[in-house]
Amino acid sequence: MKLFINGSWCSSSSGNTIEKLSPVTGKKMYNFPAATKDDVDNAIDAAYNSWEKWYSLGSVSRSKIIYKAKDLIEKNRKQLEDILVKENGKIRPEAVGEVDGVIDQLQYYAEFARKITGDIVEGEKANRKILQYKVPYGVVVAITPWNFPAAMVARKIAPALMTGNSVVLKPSSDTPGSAEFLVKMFLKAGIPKGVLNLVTGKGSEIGDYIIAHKKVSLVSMTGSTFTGQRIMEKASSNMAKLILELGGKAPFMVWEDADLNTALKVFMWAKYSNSGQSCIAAERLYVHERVFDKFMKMIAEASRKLTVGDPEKAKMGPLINKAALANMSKYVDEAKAEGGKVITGGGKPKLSKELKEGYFYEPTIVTGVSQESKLFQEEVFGPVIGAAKVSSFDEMLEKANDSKYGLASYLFTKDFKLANKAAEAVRFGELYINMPGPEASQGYHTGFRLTGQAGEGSKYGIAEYLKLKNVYIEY
Ligand SMILES: NC(=O)C1=CN([C@@H]2O[C@H](COP(=O)(O)OP(=O)(O)OC[C@H]3O[C@@H](n4cnc5c(N)ncnc54)[C@H](OP(=O)(O)O)[C@@H]3O)[C@@H](O)[C@H]2O)C=CC1
Ligand SMILES: O=C(O)[C@H](O)CO
Repeated sequence: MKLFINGSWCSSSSGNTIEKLSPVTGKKMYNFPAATKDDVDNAIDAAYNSWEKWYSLGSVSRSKIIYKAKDLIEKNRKQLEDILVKENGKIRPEAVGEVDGVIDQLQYYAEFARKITGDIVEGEKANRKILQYKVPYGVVVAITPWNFPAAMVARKIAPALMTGNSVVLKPSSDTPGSAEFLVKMFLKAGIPKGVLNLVTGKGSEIGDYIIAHKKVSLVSMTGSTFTGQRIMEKASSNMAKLILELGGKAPFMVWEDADLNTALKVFMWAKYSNSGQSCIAAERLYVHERVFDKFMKMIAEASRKLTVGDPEKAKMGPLINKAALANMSKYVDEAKAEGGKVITGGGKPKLSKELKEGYFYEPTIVTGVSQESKLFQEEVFGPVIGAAKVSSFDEMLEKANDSKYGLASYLFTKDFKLANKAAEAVRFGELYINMPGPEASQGYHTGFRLTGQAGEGSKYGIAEYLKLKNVYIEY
């Protein structure tokens, strides 16, 4: 693997590399460059020196490159799917779904050609006007996570490039391969040199330097709240605009009149897709006391039947790394220590010898833990969930809103009035009523509280990459 800086592939200037381990086998896959501060300077300088020319091409020319990259990804999609299965451990159908998401987002953003508008506002006098232009920020740093390592790259670089910004992409050190593949497709599509750059390396080592770089004007990051807060701190030195999509703790609310088969189907997706490693994953389960026992039985049986193992065959793959796997045992052990009852799962599945070292964990449901417990308050980010009974709709909403995060939420009820009451009352960026996610490209993916700030997707998401400039004229 190489860095991509100013139109050329290169190694780190120190020659140092980082090892990538397979989440499926725990064995080494490859080494990739550990960029130095000099490499970061070169990448940011290349982006800084290229964005104005890129902007001057106009939105139609820019969109043609994004369309071309989309076509190339579509033609070579099997390669990207294979990368996702291997480096993320994603099961094949979900890898296919993620590549569909990459293609959909590139299509969606390229369609903004000739649709970026400003305003003309009247001045105090008839011969005065205010021209409000939408202009690019300049250098955008895109910092992406490992859970949807290709879709998150597309969701950041497409709007950034479409609006005339240039990009320095720093992918997760758990999944650099999918970022490299996408950069190769944009290169083949004819992206001018310097407009898109790829820098790999540990965020803990080069992250602060990238964020605080004086030529960086916007940072778009998806990842943990902890890292998002650090980025906020470091970005204050150059006042970079921030788009931060951070932690989630989605409540999954099942009312007494819910269609339990629909709720079951969506639960199995919301809890176990991507092995539960999704910002919109169900992280807390609130079920009306009248249907609690029945629904627990349904989801426990379905969870036990979920095959875990080889991403080419199983219904659920591994967690991303050893630390994530250890986290699952930590949350389950703490819940049991608080008197929680594990009604299914709670350990590593028995797997064949080549998978024994993989980061696999059983689908796990725990009852009998409190609303204040870590299981209900912290982002678990894996196939583990706590379930609690509720006796009133107000209690269910109150518990749902009792979270430091506020990204996605789910509600199952046939009562139109209650559904609208929840739509008004929930303090989450998204509420899915009687349906699964994920968020759509034309939806605005945003959250309350520690979930972050600004957002991605929809016409509001593309506007986040544009600065409004006001020109006063008198004639
Ligand atoms: N909202 C979401 O979709 C996601 C939420 N998460 C949450 O984050 C937790 C930890 O996951 P993890 O991957 O470690 O998330 P991180 O927030 O640590 O990593 C996300 C990205 O930020 C980079 N990064 C790390 N430190 C810095 C820094 N100081 N400055 C700039 N960039 C930095 C990482 O690089 P590097 O990989 O080199 O460290 C990676 O590219 C998960 O368990 C989950 O709770 C994680 C992923 C997605
Ligand atoms: O970041 C994520 O996990 C995605 O937005 C979920 O769809």
